[in-house]
Amino acid sequence: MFAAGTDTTHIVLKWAMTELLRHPGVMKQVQNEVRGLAGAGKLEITKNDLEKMHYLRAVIKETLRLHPPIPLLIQREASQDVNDIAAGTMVMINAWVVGRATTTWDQPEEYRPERFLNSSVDFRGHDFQLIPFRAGRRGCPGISFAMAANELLLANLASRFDWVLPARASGDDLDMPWYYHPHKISSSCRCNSIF
Ligand code: HEM
Repeated sequence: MFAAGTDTTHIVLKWAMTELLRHPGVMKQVQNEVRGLAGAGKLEITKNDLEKMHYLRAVIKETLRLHPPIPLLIQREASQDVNDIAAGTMVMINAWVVGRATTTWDQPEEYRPERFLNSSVDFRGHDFQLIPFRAGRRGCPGISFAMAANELLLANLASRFDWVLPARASGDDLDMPWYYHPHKISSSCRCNSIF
């Protein structure tokens, strides 16, 4: 329970912070929303404030789409024949690839939280294009806790601090090609098999 709930949650926060540093326009919008809605000078943002913060929620959804903390979910064994899957087969679903499928996402490699603003796509239901928590009966039971923790932490950090990278580096200096352009990585990389 501790492993399922702690690593996953802080990984989302770290990715959200990384993406905000790479996208100053998104960072500005989060800060405007958080600072505007919580009220100037408010020291601590609470759960009640969060309900109004739609852009912040979209930022976390977009982060989960591109950076699911458990990219291959947990493997499951088919208990009966289903379509082409024979009973007894171990099934692994690659949520990382699902979140970047060009068949369901417009410009999937772009970090664009706005895509969730006028969209009903959510990870709680049966929108199978967004499954960082899996879906259905065996999905993650900690979704609400994870979302509350991430929203509260990110809102408080964005409200109280202006973040900058050290030594005047820009977001583009962050070295993360593997996460965006796996095809550019050497074919000797042992991780290529998952793509
Ligand atoms: C962003 C944060 C989190 C993500 C992305 C996440 C994702 C997942 C995923 C993908 C599974 C496996 C579902 C499957 O493949 O069957 C899972 C299972 C689980 N998660 Fe989470 N989780 C998160 C946070 C949490 C938190 C905060 C808790 C508890 C407070 C929690 C408790 C559990 C438990 C107990 C299971 C096992 C459920 C079962 O086997 O039936 N998770 N989670």
